[in-house]
Amino acid sequence: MSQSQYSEWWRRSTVYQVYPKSFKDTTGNGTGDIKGLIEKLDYLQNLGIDIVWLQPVYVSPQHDNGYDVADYENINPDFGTMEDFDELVKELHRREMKLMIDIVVNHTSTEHEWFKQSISSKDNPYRDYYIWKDPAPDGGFPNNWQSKFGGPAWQFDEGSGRYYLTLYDKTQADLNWENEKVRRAVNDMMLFWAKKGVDGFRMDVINLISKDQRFPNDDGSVPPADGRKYYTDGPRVHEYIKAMHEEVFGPFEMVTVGEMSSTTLEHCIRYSSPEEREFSMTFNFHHLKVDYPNGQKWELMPYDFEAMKRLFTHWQTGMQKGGGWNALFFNNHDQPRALSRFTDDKVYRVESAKLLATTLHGLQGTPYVYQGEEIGMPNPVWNSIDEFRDIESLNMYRILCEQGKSPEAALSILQERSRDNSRTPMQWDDSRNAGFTTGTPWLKVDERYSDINVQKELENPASIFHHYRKLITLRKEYGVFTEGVFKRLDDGHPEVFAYARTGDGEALVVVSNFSSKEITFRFEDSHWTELLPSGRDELLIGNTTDTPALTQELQLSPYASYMWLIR
Ligand SMILES: O=P(O)(O)OC[C@H]1O[C@H](O[C@H]2O[C@H](CO)[C@@H](O)[C@H](O)[C@H]2O)[C@H](O)[C@@H](O)[C@@H]1O
Repeated sequence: MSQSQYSEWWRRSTVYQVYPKSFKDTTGNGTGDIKGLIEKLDYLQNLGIDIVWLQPVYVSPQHDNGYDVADYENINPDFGTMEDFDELVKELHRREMKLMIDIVVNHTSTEHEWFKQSISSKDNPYRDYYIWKDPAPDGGFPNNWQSKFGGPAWQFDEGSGRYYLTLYDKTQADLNWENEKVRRAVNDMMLFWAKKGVDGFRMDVINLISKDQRFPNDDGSVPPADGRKYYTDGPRVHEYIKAMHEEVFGPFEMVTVGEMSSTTLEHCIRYSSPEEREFSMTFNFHHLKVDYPNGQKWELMPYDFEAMKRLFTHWQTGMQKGGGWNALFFNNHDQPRALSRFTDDKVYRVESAKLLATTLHGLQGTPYVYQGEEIGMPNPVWNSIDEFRDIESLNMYRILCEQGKSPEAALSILQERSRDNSRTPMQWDDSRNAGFTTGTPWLKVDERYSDINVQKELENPASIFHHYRKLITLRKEYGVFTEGVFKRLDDGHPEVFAYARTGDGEALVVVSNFSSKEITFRFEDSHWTELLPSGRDELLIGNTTDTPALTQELQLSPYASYMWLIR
C-alpha cells in the first residue's frame, strides 16, 4: 500500500463504543437512552474521541439487546425518539465528531413485519425473505448446524411444516440474501440512515450473510462442527458487500467496519483493502479466543499469552502486507473485560489497564475504546444466576447444567465468560447507582463503583482516563502510529510483549510486562543493532513513576509498559 493510501481520516481516529442500554439514563426507567449519550458528548470529546459507534437503538423486543431488530427505521421508545437521534447527529457534528451506527442484517427479529408476513403463508410475497427448509427425511432438522447461542440452528413452524434458520437466538431469523429483494430493502434502509447524516456503519456478523445453498451437514472435519464452514465468508459475500459500497458507502463517503465472525486473514484483506471497495476495516476475534480450550468458549483455561502475541503478529504483518486495515480492540459488549481476563484487576488494576491500552494503541489499525475501559472497569462479581440478563449466558447456563455441571460450576464459567461482564452500567460517580440512573438499573451496577468512576478519573491527572487521552492524542501527532511497519521484538519471552513500528525517519518501540513479577528483559543483539538505537529516544508514555531511557536491558516492574519514540 502506498503512503497516500494511508491518508483517510479514520486511520488516525479513535472510536468509542457506546452500549446505550448501560451508558446513561435520563428518564429514571433504569435503561440508558440517547439523551443520556448527548449529555456525555463533552466527556467523549475531552477524551479525544473522533467517532462514536452507537449500538442498536431500533425498535426491538430486546431478546438480544437490540441485535434483534423489529423495525430498522424507527427508534425503540426506551432509547428515545427520532428527534433525539437527529439531535445526537447534530450535537456530534457540532463537536466535529462522527456517528457510526450498527447495522444488523444477517437476521431480523421474528417480530419484524417481514418475518410476520413470511411465516403467514407459503405464498406470501415475503416468504422468500428468510431461509425455509423441509424437515430431513427422518422428520428431523434440515441439517446439523448449531445456533451460536446453543442448540439447533433451526426452528419448526407448525403452520407450514417447515423449518427456518436461526444462527443466533430462536427469535433472530436469518435473512435470505440470495433474494434480490432482501438486498434492495437493506440498501434502502442504509440509504435512509445515510441521508440522515450518519457517517458510518458497523456491520454485525456481516461475513455470515452468504450461505452455501446446498445447506450440507457438517461432517466435523473442521472443528467446531457446527456448520460455520458453510456460511462463514460464504460464496457470494464479497459480491454483496461490493454492491453496498457501490450504492451506499462510496457515494456517502462513509467509514465502515465489518464484524467478521470466525474469519480468515485472506478474507479480511479483501474486505478492507481500499481497491476492493468493500469496508474501511474489519474486526476479527482470534486474539480473544486464546483462553478457549479447543475452541470451546464455555470451558475455562488460563489464556495462552504466546498465542495472543502470535495472532497479533499474524494480523499486523498480514494486513500490512495485503493492504488491509484492522479495527483494534480488547473489549466490546460481547467480551468479558480484558482487564480481568488477561491482567490483574485487583492489586495492579491501574497499571494493567494502562498496559493493555498502550499495547493496543501502538499497533497499526483504528483503536476502539469500549465504554468503561477508559476508567478501568473490571468484570463485576456475580453472586447468582438471577443477576444475569444476557440471552446467551442464560441459554448456556441451562445447557451446562443439563450437561451435568453443578449450578456452582456453571456460575463460575459465566463469571469468566458471560457477555454481561461488560454490560453493567457505566460508572459516572460515587452517587447511588454510580450516577447511571435514578431508577432501578436493568442490570446490576458493579459494587466497586465508589472507587472506580469517571469523576475520580477526571480529577486525577495520573488516571487511566488521562492515559487513554494521551494515547489518542499521540496517534494524531505522529505518523508512525498509522504507517509504521510492525516487527515483533520479544522472541517468545514468557512475560513480555515487545514490538516496534518503523516509519519514515521515526520508530515506535512498545514493551509491556504482562505479569505480576519484577523482571529483566533484554532485546536480542540482532534487534538491538538493526532496529533500535538508531537515533534519539524519547519516552512517549509509560505506566510507572519511572521515566526509563530505552536500553538493551530493561528492568520491568509488575505490569509495567512503556512506549518510546526514536528519531
Ligand atoms: O466469536 P465469533 O464467531 O468470531 O463471532 C464474533 C461475535 O459474533 C456475535 O456477535 C454479534 O452478533 C450477535 C447476533 O446479532 C449479537 O448478539 C452480538 O451482540 C453481536 O456483537 C456473537 O454473539 C459474539 O459472541 C461473537 O464474539
